[in-house]
Amino acid sequence: MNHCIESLTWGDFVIHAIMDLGISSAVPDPSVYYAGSFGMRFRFWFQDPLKLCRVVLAEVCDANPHLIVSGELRALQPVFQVYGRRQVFSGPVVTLKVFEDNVLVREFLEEKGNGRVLVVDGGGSLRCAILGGNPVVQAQNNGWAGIVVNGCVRDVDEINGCDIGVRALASHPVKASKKGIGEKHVPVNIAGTRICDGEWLYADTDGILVSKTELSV
Ligand SMILES: O=C([O-])CC(=O)C(=O)O
Ligand SMILES: [Mg+2]
Repeated sequence: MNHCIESLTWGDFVIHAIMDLGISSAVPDPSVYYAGSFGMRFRFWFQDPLKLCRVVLAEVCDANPHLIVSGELRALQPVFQVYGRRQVFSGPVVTLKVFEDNVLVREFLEEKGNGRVLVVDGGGSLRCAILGGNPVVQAQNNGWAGIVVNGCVRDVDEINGCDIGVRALASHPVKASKKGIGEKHVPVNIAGTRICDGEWLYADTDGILVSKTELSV
């Protein structure tokens, strides 16, 4: 669990200070100007709000209309809420299909993330949360870049304290079942977009793009 101690502005920068109670691998997003630490447990970073607000995905779309026409680059329908401290994240996709069951979600996030993005198709269920605070803290500590959930999350305050990007349809207080049913690494259809294992996902404040291959952004 992370505890945010302070966020304050200094000139053009926003300074955040964090006390890490877990071992966190902080991979700075492009808005991070300088990051440092005192000992094992105290981290701080300066964020440039101009870069934070930079419209990266819009520029990608404008520069690659041919990829959009061919379907190599797809924009997810704007149905997601934004959670987690990283508003800008990207990485190779790992897919998972479940329905109101979160055992496999936790299993994935216990693995080393290596900058990957877990895309969970929860069938769009709004009846329970398939992602909670504990696995998100683990995902942060294991180096996942982000988690996109076609379903609900819970423990929103805890998730919003984590240095990771999370997108989900909504929050819900009820937990999911624990039968361990689901399919790993299968193509999923979420927010009007087919997404396959190994494709690349890019998220910023404008939305989410999926590309067949890594983009040079
Ligand atoms: O227990 C659950 O199913 C979900 C949850 O709140 C957590 O993992 O933190
Ligand atoms: Mg919980």
